[in-house]
Amino acid sequence: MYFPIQKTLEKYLNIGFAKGDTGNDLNQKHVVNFSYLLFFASCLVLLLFFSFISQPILAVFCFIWMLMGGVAWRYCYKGEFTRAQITFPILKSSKVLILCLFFFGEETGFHWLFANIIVYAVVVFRGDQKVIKYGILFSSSLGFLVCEFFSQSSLALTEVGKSLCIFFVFFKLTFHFTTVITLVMSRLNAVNLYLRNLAEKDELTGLYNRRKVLAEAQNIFEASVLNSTPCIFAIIDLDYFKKVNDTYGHDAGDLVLAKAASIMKSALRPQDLIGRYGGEEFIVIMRNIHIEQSVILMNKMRESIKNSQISLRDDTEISISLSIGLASMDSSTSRYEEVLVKADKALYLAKHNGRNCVYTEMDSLL
Ligand SMILES: Nc1nc2c(ncn2[C@@H]2O[C@H](COP(=O)(O)OP(=O)(O)OP(=O)(O)O)[C@@H](O)[C@H]2O)c(=O)[nH]1
Repeated sequence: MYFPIQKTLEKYLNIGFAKGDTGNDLNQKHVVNFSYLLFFASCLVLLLFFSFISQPILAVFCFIWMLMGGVAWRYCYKGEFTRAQITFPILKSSKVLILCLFFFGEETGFHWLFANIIVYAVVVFRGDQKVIKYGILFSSSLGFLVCEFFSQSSLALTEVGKSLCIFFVFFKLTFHFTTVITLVMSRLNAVNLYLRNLAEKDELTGLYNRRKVLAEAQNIFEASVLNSTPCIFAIIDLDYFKKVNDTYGHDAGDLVLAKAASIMKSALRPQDLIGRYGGEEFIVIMRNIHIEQSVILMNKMRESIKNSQISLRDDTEISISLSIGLASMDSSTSRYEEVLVKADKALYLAKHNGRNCVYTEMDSLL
């Protein structure tokens, strides 16, 4: 039951923009769509209410507001967002003003619904729409005062009706405020996640980028020192990668890099971390593993790359290989950079000794 409702709500809130859209004005769009949705629902409730208590003129008014709301909401569909933004407060103000002045009266608190318009204006209008925003803030405040001082008494309502109206206003204000805050917060969270991905992920391979992997290296290194657990760093370099670029083009080189990254990642244990160090170089950080086991793991990764045929866009299949240098931290290591330097030396040996192989820091001491 919950999911269809959520799905439908999301569908209506996302009207007028594509999924995955990351523009700055998305929370404004959500709030505009939500406001129209709520406006539509409240007009419908009032339409039924006025029909029920035989107030045909007010029922017709509600019907007209519903229609106009529907037309204005369509502006979002058609990409005329500014029109939709501006029409909502006009419709809503006219509704609150007319119903308060001529039916509900100020003692039901109906005119407090101007607060919804004020919240809407603050959230929805951008910095370059200051004139419209302050115009709406001013006219809503004025509308509130007019209702407060010039409303007729709500003669048509019984005491119970007045109480119900006060409850309706309270519920609507609370629901509107909390939903707008939730929409803005969830949007901020989504933007935050998006920016964090941009800052931490390498676009081509989808792996962590150099900044993130080195930050993690620092954290993992410190935790290993603190807990006296083993930790191995590997530097991995694709062999003769320049040749791939020179023979098949830079785009093909990009494709090979992305596919190689995905094969490497799938060869690792869940607790291992891999990131792109730069160009065709990668770093792997392995926790709670000894050097002998890490050599086995890295050889498995090397073989899975060697045995994979990578298909290029023109269906040409090529195979590539990796050279890997490994180093572990020990009691004499005080900074993670020292482990990286040792892994780099081991990588140099692997390259020097024919490539497509794994070397450790111990080999470079021989
Ligand atoms: N397509 C593509 N190429 C890149 C990227 N980053 C670095 N390269 C290329 O990677 C190549 C690295 O070349 P070299 O450093 O000579 O290394 P290599 O050809 O792999 O030779 P060895 O490492 O000695 O086996 C250069 O041609 C770079 O232009 C990238 O993001 N995309």
